[in-house]
Order: sequence, then C-alpha cells, then structure tokens
Amino acid sequence: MKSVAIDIRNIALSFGSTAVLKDINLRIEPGEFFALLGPSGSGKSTLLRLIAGFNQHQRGELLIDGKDVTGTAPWLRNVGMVFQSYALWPHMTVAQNVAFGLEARKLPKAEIQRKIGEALELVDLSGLAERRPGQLSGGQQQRVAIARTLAIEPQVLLLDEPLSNLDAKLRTQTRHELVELQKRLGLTTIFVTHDQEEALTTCHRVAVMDQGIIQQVGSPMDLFDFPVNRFVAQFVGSVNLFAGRFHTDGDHLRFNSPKLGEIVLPKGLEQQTTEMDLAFRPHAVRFASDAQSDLAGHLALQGEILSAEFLGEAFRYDVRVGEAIVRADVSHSRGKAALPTGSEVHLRIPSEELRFVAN
Ligand SMILES: Nc1ncnc2c1ncn2[C@@H]1O[C@H](COP(=O)(O)OP(=O)(O)OP(=O)(O)O)[C@@H](O)[C@H]1O
Repeated sequence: MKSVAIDIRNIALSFGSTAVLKDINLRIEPGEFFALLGPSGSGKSTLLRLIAGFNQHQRGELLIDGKDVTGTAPWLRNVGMVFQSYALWPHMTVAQNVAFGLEARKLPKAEIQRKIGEALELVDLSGLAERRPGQLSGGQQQRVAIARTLAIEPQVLLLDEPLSNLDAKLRTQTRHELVELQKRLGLTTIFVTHDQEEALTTCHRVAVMDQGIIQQVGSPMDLFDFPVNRFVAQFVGSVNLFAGRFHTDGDHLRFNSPKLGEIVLPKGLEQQTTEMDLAFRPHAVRFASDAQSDLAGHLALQGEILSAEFLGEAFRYDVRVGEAIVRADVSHSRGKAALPTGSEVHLRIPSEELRFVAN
C-alpha cells in the first residue's frame, strides 16, 4: 500500500454563524499514526469528516497525496473511515458486511471473495466470517468495521473515537492491536479521541485542539514535557499551574502570584513575557528534610499537608502553600506511612522541571 501525506492549509469551516474550525494548518506525513485530541466540541470530528469529504470548508485547501480534493466526493477520495458506532448491518454476516463497499464498486465476485479473506485475516477474524455482528464481542465488531474499511484499500484511514464503546480492558487490548495493525500496514492514519492516554500511547504525533484551533502539535513526549500554553498543560497530564507576573530584582527572577505569593525562582531561568503561568508536574515535587537542603537549582516552597492519598507507587499529597494548593506525587518506600495531615513540609522542584506557559 502506498503511504500518502495530507496537507491542511488555512482551513476554516463554519456551520451557519458558528465558526467550528479556525485557520487550521497541519501536515500529516505519509505512514504517520496521527491523533486529533481535544475535549468534546473542539472540532476534531468536524476536521476528520472534512478529510473524508462529508464536510466542506469555506476557506483553505485540503491536499491528499499532493492533490487538492476540495469538492471531490467522499467515495472518490480513497479514504476509509471507521465510526464510533461501527455502523455494521445486523442482518448480514461478517463477510457480507465486509463485502459491502466492494460490491458497491462492482468488482468481480472472485475478487470480492479474495479481498474479504485478506481483510478479515488482517484483523484476525478469519474464523468468524459467517457470524452476525450480534454474535460478536464489541472488540470483534470494531475489527469487522476496520476490515470493511481496509477491504477497499484506502490510502488514508480515519478513526473516529474507535475505542470509546469498549469496556476498559478491551479498550487497552484493542488499542495495542490497532498500533500493531497500523505499523504493519504503514497506512497514513488519523485517530480522533478525547482521551489523552489513548492518544499518547498509540500515536506518533498528536494535535491538541480546543475551540476549533490547534493549540499544539508534537510527539506525545513533547506535549507532556513542553506544553506551550495553559490549555495543553492541563489537558495532557496533571499539572500545578499558577498565574502570575515576573519581575527581576538584582540577579534574581521573581514571580508574583496572587495565590502562591512572591517567590524567588532558581537562577538560570529565562523570563519570556511578563505575564505567564508557572507550571510543574506533581511528580516533579520532592520533600526536603529541612529548610536549607537542596536550595540551589530548585524552586523552594513551604506548606502544610492537607491530605494524602495512597496510589500504590506514590502518595499523592495536597499541600497548602499560601493561598494555593500544590499537588505532589511522592514515591513511597515500602512500609513507610504517609506524612500526617497538618505537617509542615519543605517542597523542592528542580529548575529543569519548571515551565512557563502562555495563559
Ligand atoms: N452539522 C452540524 N451543524 C451545526 N453544528 C455542528 C455540526 N456538526 C458539528 N457541529 C458543532 O461543531 C462543534 C464541533 O463539533 P465536533 O463534533 O467536531 O467536536 P468534537 O471535538 O469532535 O467533539 P465530540 O468528541 O463531542 O464529537 C460543536 O459545537 C458542534 O455542536
């Protein structure tokens, strides 16, 4: 199968007076497994449907394999889409469901049979060709829907929340199967999800969307380690985030936050603009034994433990610092109890774990 690129240039789409996609620019590389991640209503499905040809943009260009497909009907785009609801015919067998798109293309019978066999083999369902959808598990039904899409040999595979109807265990297993299948096929694949774990564990790159705008595009690790704004920092992983203003005082950079109070930042950090949010992950917070330890190269805060929750590999503490609550995930040693609520603690966050993000 040939892998193709998708170029989305300056695309805008409105439904009536509601702007749903606002100046979207994105290039998806040939063979890439790409996620559109965002909360409900952010425009992910609208963008996916636009690539499939079910929605039309009012401005911009959409290129598949270098060709502008604006105005090209969905069935002429060589794009396969798998829906969240599977959309299988309940009265047809698995084989008949998979044959559906092939028969619509009026292929010879023998070729249809061969393609059904190949598609079912790809999703490991060869033995179940004569069953009906009602006699299959949710995960198997999903695989039939994928086989039906693959049978038409699309150049692009679009998956709209394909795992959200599955229970937690099946979801993880099906997720692994999808990754394997995509790797084997090398098919340019776009996966829509509102579940950050799903996007981060399956895809090469992720576009985080909010309110019809792409907030950031990057590898899962980039998004987690270097979020560019408050939205991405909060949507991808959990985070401590404080609004405030920077100012310099001698050779110290200070951060004045309404909630944390006035704090001195470790040396070597670069201020970007005056008003930004300070961000750090709960797992970056450590407890120091006394007020003086580990001061160099760390942000030092002091607070009172409000609560402790045992997570297995760590304790999750909520610590009151000024008017703020700082969350700290502190790994635990076997047999050692959590620090009691009400204790005074000295928090240290290494300077390389501090981020300044746009608000
Ligand atoms: N055909 C339509 N007509 C009018 N408004 C629409 C239409 N389709 C989608 N919208 C609106 O566009 C916005 C984006 O919807 P979209 O389905 O793309 O979001 P999403 O990020 O995929 O969310 P979800 O995960 O809930 O599907 C929503 O406010 C939705 O109500």
